[in-house]
Amino acid sequence: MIGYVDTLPAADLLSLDVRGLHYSYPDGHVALRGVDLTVPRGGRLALLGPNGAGKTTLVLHLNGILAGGAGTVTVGGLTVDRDRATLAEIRRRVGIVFQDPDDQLFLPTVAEDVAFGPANLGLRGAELEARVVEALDAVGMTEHRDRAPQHLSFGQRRRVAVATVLAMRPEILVLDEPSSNLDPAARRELAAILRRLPVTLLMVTHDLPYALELCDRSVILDAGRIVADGTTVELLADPELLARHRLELPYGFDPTLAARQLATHD
Ligand SMILES: Nc1ncnc2c1ncn2[C@@H]1O[C@H](COP(=O)(O)OP(=O)(O)OP(=O)(O)O)[C@@H](O)[C@H]1O
Repeated sequence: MIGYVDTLPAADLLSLDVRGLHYSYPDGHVALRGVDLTVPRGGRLALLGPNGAGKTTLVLHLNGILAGGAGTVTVGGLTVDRDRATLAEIRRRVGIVFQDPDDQLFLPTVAEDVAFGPANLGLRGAELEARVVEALDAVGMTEHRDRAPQHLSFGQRRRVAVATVLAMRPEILVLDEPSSNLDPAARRELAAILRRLPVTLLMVTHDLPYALELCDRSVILDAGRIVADGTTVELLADPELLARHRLELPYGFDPTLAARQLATHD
């Protein structure tokens, strides 16, 4: 298995630390109203919340795509700011998989798309090839390496999008709605892949059972504020909390029972 986390200094106990983050879009719309969030190294956190809560806005701050509001974002001890060298290192450490894989795939073959990021870091030859092999292996797409991304199924393209990010050996993997538009088998297979990855994981999702399956902790963001932070099972087992923030479990889904079943399968 890939030893991403082993390459980092042991002193960085907090992978991700967001303090007092406040952000208004240029049209004046206030999207984040003082967000505090920490994820320890190797932690797995689901970011839940209704449409328009500010989840994507928060994610876009984690590698400096959005900046300029108040507050701080620290990644593995590095503060996200506009300094170009720092930003390049932050973008290597924080890999974001966007909801639409087609936003991340643009080269003629899968292997070229996966090689693109590490090649930009200056890797060449055997070292670059090793990154491609390792990332495709991690997502089970090795046999498709010479295919055109646009000929793959949606679920396969999402896996390749994950591989393009893994090839950078990120410390933190951020996934924006990873289970959306996947059929049940692809959703389950992606969960199995994500569970094995030795990274700090932050997952934005409306799929509450997926949050329970992959993240021991969750926060709920609503109207730009964190309104709940706890174990995923305790948040999902609170129907009033869920209803207040427009979150819904699938009909008949019992989070406490599901958590028990997941624990026995680990
Ligand atoms: N470029 C923009 N300019 C102005 N307002 C924006 C912009 N992008 C997002 N917003 C607003 O910021 C708020 C937060 O949006 P954001 O996309 O972060 O929410 P979200 O929680 O990710 O929602 P969803 O679950 O629908 O993806 C929303 O009210 C949205 O209308």
